[in-house]
Formats: sequence, C-alpha cells, structure tokens
Amino acid sequence: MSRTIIVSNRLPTKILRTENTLTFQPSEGGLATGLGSIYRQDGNVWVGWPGLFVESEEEEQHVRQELEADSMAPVFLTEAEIHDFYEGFSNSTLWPTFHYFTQFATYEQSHWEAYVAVNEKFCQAVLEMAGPDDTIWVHDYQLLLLPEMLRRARPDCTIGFFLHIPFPSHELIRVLPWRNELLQGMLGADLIGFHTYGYMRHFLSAVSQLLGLNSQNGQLQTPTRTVLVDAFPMGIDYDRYAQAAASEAALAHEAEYREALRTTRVILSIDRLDYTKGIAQRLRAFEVLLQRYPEWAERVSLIMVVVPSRDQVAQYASLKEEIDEIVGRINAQYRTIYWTPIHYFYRSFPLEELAALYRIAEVALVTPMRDGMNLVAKEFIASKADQRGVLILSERAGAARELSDALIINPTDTGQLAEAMHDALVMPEEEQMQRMAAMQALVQQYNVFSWTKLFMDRLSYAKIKQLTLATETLDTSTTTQLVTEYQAAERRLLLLDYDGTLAGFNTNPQRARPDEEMLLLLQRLAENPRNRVVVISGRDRTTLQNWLGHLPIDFIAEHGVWLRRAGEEWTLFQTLRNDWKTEIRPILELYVSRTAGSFIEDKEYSLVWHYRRADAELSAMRARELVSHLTFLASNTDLQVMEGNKVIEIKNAGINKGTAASRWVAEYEPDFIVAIGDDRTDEDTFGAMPPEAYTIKVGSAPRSLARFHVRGTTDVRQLLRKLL
Ligand SMILES: O=P(O)(O)OC[C@H]1O[C@H](O[C@H]2O[C@H](CO)[C@@H](O)[C@H](O)[C@H]2O)[C@H](O)[C@@H](O)[C@@H]1O
Ligand SMILES: O=c1ccn([C@@H]2O[C@H](COP(=O)(O)OP(=O)(O)O)[C@@H](O)[C@H]2O)c(=O)[nH]1
Repeated sequence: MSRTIIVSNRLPTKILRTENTLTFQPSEGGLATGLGSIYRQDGNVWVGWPGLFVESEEEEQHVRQELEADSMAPVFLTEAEIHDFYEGFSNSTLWPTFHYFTQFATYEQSHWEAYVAVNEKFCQAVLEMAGPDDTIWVHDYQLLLLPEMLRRARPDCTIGFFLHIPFPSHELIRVLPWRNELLQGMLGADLIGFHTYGYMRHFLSAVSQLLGLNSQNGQLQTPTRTVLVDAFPMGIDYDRYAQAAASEAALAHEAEYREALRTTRVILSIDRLDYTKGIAQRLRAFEVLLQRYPEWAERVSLIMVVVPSRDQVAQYASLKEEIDEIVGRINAQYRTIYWTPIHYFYRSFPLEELAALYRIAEVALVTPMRDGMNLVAKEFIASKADQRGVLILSERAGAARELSDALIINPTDTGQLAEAMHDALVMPEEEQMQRMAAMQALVQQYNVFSWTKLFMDRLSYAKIKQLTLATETLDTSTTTQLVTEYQAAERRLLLLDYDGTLAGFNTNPQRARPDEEMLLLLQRLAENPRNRVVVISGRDRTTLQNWLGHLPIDFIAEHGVWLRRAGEEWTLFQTLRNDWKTEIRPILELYVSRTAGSFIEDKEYSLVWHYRRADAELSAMRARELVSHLTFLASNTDLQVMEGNKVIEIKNAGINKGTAASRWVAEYEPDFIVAIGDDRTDEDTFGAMPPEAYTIKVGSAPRSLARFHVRGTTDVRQLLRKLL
C-alpha cells in the first residue's frame, strides 16, 4: 500500500532526559503541532529528530521501538551535528536570512558541510524505508537539499516540499554563498509549496535570476523536469482546538485563572522565544498603552507565554535577557499591590492550559516582525466559541493574507500597536462577533486536513503533468536503437542547431566559439561519405562562416534565410527585402534604452533584440510588450516575429528553420535523420521532419514536437561521439 513519508527536522514528539528516565512529550512549534493531526492516518510515517542525544545502543533501540509504535522513525543526531547543522547553518544562517535579519546571519563553511552531511543522513533514513509507490513529503528550511538528494537516488519517486518560513526577496538569497546549491536542492521536488503567494513569487524570481530558469503560471522548467510551485496557506486542526477550549479541563483552568485575576481583562501573547516574533517591540507597545491610556492601569494585564527555543544560539540567549529586563522594568514601574501589568511565563503549557488562556483572553497579540504563517493566531480564533475577542495581527505574518478581519498592524510601529490594543479593548461586542465569525468560518474550512489534501492532490497533478508534458528521455536503450539505425543507413542527414545544442550559452554571443573537440567531431562526422552534416542556426552567416566555414559541412543561417552547401557559395532561400528595417530598428532601440543589458543584433535580413543579459523579470515584461508591438506592426506585411531563447527576431515571413530543413530532406532523400535543437525556433525543424526521424530537444521539453529529449549540451556531445 502506498503511504506518505513525512520528513522534517523535528518530530512531533520530543524526548527529555531527567536523571535516568526518558519522558516523551509533544513538541512545540507550528510545524509539529500543525502536522501532528495527520501523520498517523493511512499507515503514514514521520521521519525526524526526537530532540535527544542517545547514550547507548539499548537506549537507541528503546526509543526507536517506542516511536515506531506511534508511526515515527527517528533520525539520531550527535551533539556536534546539532551544533553545526541545527544551531549553526539552519538557525544562524538560513533562519535569520529568510526572516530578513541578515545582521544576525553567519556564513561558516563548517556549518554548511554539516548541513550537507545531515541532509544526507536524512536521505539515507528515508531511502531505507521508502517503497517505489510511497510519496515523500519533505518539510522546511533544515532540509532544503533533501529533495534533490532523494531525486538523484530515485529519479522517478514522488517528492513534495513545503517551506514553513518566509521565502525572502532574491536580494537576500543572493547574499548566501551556497544559494545555487540550496535552490537546486529544492528543485528536486515535484511540487514546492509556500504559505503565501508573496513567498512563491520571491522563490520564482530567485530561481530565474540565479539559475536562469523560467516559469509560467507556477510551472517551472528545469533542464530535466517540470516542477510545480504554488501557495498553500497552512491551517490547523480546528476541531481539536475548539474541543480543547470547550473541555472540562480547560473550563476548570479558566475558572482558576479568573479567580486569581479577579476583574482584570486579559491581553494574551504566545510565542516561541524568537527575535522574529517581535516580543520586545510588543512589550514596548504595551508600555506605550499604559502611558497614553492610564485608565487601563489595574484593569488590563498582558499574559505573555514565551516557550524556550534554540537558547544555545547567541541571539536567542540575548533576546531572553532583553525580555527579562523589559518585563522587569515595566512591572517595577507600574505594578500595584492589586495588579501585575505583565504575567510572564518562560516555559511551555499543556494543551488544556493553553486552551484556557485562549478562552480568557479578550485580545490576542500576534505581532511578529516576520512569520511564515503563525498558527497561534488561528488557534485563538478556533478557541472562541462565544465569538468574543479581538485578534491583533502583524501584516508580516503569513496569516495576515487570510485573516483580514483581524486588526492588522505594522509591528515596528509601537504607537499604532498601542492604539490597536486600545481599540480592541473598547471594540463593541457586535463588531467583535462579526469579525470573529468571518475568521472562524475561514479557519474552520481551510484547516490542516484540507491543506494536506490540497497539497497531495496538487502533487499527484504535478506527476501527471510531467508525464503529459514530457517527451521521452533519450535513454540508453533508445540511444542504442538510434545508433543501430544510423549504422545501417546509407544516406544520413544530421541537422544540428548551434547555440544551446553544440555549444553552451554565453552572455556574450560572440564568445560562444566552437572548441577543439566540437570542430573535430563535426569534421569526422562530415568526412563520412554516408553523412550530410548541416549546422542549422539563427546566427548570421558571417559568424558561422568564420567559426565553421573551413569544415566540409552545410549551413542554414539566420533561421533559414541563408543556405550554403559544403564547398559552395552562400545563397538566399528566396528573394528578400530589408527596407523594413528603417521602421523597425528605432522601435528596438527604444526597448534597448528602456531595458538595461539588452542589445540589438543586425543581421542581413533580420533584426534581433537580445535580452539574456538584462534583469530577468523586467526583460520578460518588456519582451511581452515588444512582441505585441511588433506583431501589430507586422500584421498585413510579409514580416514575421519569432521568439527564441531570450531573443525576439523580426524577419521576412515564410522562412524558418523548418522550411529550410525541408529543402535538405527533399533534395537529399535521407534514409536516416537526426535533428537536435534546444530552442523555440528548432520546433519548426522538428515539425518539418518525417515521423521516423530522431528529433531531439535539448533541455526539458514541455509541449515540444521532438520525439526525445536530452538534458544538455554534454549529452549532445556524448551522442555525437557514439555516432563515430
Ligand atoms: O524545531 P524548532 O527549532 O524548535 O522550531 C519550531 C518550529 O518553528 C518554525 O515554525 C514554522 O512553522 C509554522 C507552521 O507552518 C509557521 O506557522 C511558523 O510561522 C513557522 O515559523 C519552523 O519553521 C519549524 O521548522 C520548527 O520546527
Ligand atoms: O506552551 C506552548 C505554547 C505554544 N505551543 C504551540 O506552538 C505552536 C507555535 O506555532 P506558530 O506557527 O505560531 O509559530 P512557530 O513557533 O512554529 O514559529 C502553536 O501550535 C502553539 O499551540 C505549544 O505547543 N506549547
């Protein structure tokens, strides 16, 4: 039976050692609490770290058995690994960078090496248990390399990846020395999910700017596969929190707290200790509230739960000291015999006590500087059976994209936050209920179960999409078949595109000169009297002549405008005009001046706007604009607009690589054809070939007319070598 293997750094159960006994208890943190409700279904299993350093093999065995009985498989980490991988790379490099706190980020090579090694450790653990039909669902920033590692070991397996923290602007990602490896690691997945569309947009932009990979509607083309990218705002187990809040135990705790607090009204804040959560700023805002509105003294208290977290990381330890200091100062200044302004707890609470806190609070303060989602906000909403209560929510929490009925604030604006607290305390009940009802409907419907289903459905869709889009890979057996047919044939035609096929791309096209090996390969292939080798390119004839003209090969240049048979003169495909250039060139010049890095190539019978060196997003936008502008001008003329790989070309209509290549097929009457190309313009060649021809697309091949695809220029070289 197929099942889902959830993989995250932390398991939903953590194990504590007190003297000689081990205690198993629920982990804190949104990932563990959120997914805690789903992993036990359908034979699923959760792979992760149990938070314990085992001291003997027997202990390891015992822990493994206990966890296995509850559908978990532990990955044990050593103290050194936790230091370098968890506290180091995960929480001192990635966490601050992804939350826009680069001033706290460190860049240690040894931490990176530990990160790679621990991701490999997780990879081994997953591979040991994953069957061919299992779905692997990798979670979060601690395991960014894992999808690609798994993909290398199991090319066909189904892998989903979800990032629980923000994905920041490309400007922050580019600071990381290991940025490309991290992005490549994520791209091993079939589906990559984020909490919000904003994070998804940043990711696609980073992938485009740093790896040069394009996407359309969240569909990303890597050299080998189509990867889907989408936004899935995570929900909570609504009923669990609603039921906990209605439980006898929660009511009893609430009664206790009420008795102790007497008539004091309650503002609540609950977070892990983290500088991203805006705890210090929130305390200052509470102080501003007491200064601006002295009438709240003795009438309102802040109950603040801070759950210990990552306290071995220096920034967390100093934040703890800062919070202690601010709480001490405010309490010392405002406290009376009858009233404590801030009730501060530095520990975690069991579910029923948390539920009682959610119940008793009239206002919840969720005011992070940055937060992937924030589940506390949603748990507060689920706990409010009587719909009274106000949520104050930071605009920089992922949850703010959904919970627009909260009072949305900028967490750095302490004045605004203090006013929001006042507004919340005086908000009429009717308005509270209206806002709360709307948020409850949303949080109840988009819960963690619907979130999981949506993700899993989309992951299946990603797999189907890959199958329908992909052309067949030119694997060992099809290559053997190709070579066998080639060897048996008498009249072979080899149509080879140049850029992206024979040669790799260079940001300066004039630098993509042929290397010695390519020249030798073409020479030797063309020397065989049974072969006709044609380089079929969009390049101008002068460049092709200079680079390859001494070889005994044929040429189709400028996408079919100029033709040359080996040893003969260049001829035009048909009579052409180029008087149109005077009108079109100024338009292209306008786009060059508006798009830094782009330039014009003036060929004999065409004009080309190149944008490979320009900013990816800006030039993609300009390219759309230019195509529609040129297409409008070209209508009712004999001109055509062609889109290639980061180029837009305008030229005489009716001529393309396909029409030119057909002339070779008709004249030469080959009994074997191989046509290789990487570009939109090579599709014309593929489309013009008879069905038995070996048409090969270089790179991933959504909607290609080619029968096969290979990954890149290295594979092309290998294939040509095999033909010799
Ligand atoms: O495992 P820890 O180092 O103790 O940290 C706890 C978790 O913190 C982060 O939670 C995130 O996930 C939540 C659910 O999606 C989300 O609401 C929150 O905004 C995130 O910060 C972290 O991403 C997890 O990996 C940690 O386990
Ligand atoms: O004493 C506590 C306080 C909080 N939490 C839980 O910790 C999670 C915090 O998740 P959130 O998404 O708000 O932030 P994260 O800590 O993951 O960054 C929530 O589910 C809380 O219920 C907990 O288990 N024990």
